[in-house]
Amino acid sequence: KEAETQQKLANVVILATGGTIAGAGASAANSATYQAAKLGVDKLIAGVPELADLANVRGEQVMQIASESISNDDLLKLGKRVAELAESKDVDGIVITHGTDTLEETAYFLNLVEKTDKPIVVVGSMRPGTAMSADGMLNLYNAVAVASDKQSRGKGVLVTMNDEIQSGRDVSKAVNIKTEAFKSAWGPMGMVVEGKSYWFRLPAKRHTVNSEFDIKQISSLPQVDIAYGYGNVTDTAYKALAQNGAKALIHAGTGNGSVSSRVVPALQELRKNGVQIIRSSHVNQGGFVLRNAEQPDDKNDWVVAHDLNPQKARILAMVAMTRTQDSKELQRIFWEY
Ligand SMILES: NC(=O)CC[C@H](N)C(=O)O
Repeated sequence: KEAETQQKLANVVILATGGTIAGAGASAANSATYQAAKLGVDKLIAGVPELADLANVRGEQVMQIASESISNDDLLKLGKRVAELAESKDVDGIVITHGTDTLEETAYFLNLVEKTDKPIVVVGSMRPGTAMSADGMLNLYNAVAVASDKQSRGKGVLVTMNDEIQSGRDVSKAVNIKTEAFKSAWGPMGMVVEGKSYWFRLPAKRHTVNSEFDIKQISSLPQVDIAYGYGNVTDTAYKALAQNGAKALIHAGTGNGSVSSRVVPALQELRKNGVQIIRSSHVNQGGFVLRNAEQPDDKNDWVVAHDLNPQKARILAMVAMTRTQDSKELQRIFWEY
């Protein structure tokens, strides 16, 4: 009988990378002061015995770090492992446990480069498992529920936090400390409640199986850096980043991705020297940058990131620049993904 149920359940692999969901604090009152990336994947799985009702779950420890320390090489390593597993006949879905600080970057990266319609769900938590009202258990349970559900196929990389199913492209950490940390300017795709998914909308942008990018063809990512716009800003950071080898600079601009008159000449000069200039916005609830508004992008040969925040724009620029160095092509890609 047990063997029969096991056969009917989906096979889900949990790839663990660290973060607060694997964190531990000194006392139950420590919801914010703790060490991330302490618990191994087997302990994470053992901590939620109800996972066995949802799927045949097995774990792999891909790395054990706080997500602010994830490098491009780490992204590639994770992406390649996800692709291998997605190709395997006995894997139906993949869950990635991750720190929340750069979770939105990893989720978007995988959304661009994984050529599979199998569910890939990235999940984290805001409180360590040792804290009162820890959120990791339920977030993980929800992630496995979504990853084992056939309805989740072909919807791009997903994120399950706070009972919501979010698109890995759109979602971003919008508040810290609170468990409702992850938001999307365009709203969640669905809800997951008591192990069941409820879907409301689909992503309109190209992803996974419809993406022109493939992790198997990517062996390294170009250096792309971000510089921040603010009152009284100078061009120092932009020039320094370019001098240090950045192939593209993301301008984390004020408002509509506006650029200070003190910075414009340096960016025009850098573009002439081959550096791609990509205007994004650092406004919190969803920037929206349009071509030739605020700045003459056609004349400057700059690119706009549209609704992508600076850190997501960096991910797309890196992936795109593994294929093209043409600014018009880059702009097409920024509209389509
Ligand atoms: N809530 C978290 O996961 C943050 C912990 C840590 N800074 C990380 O991103 O891994």
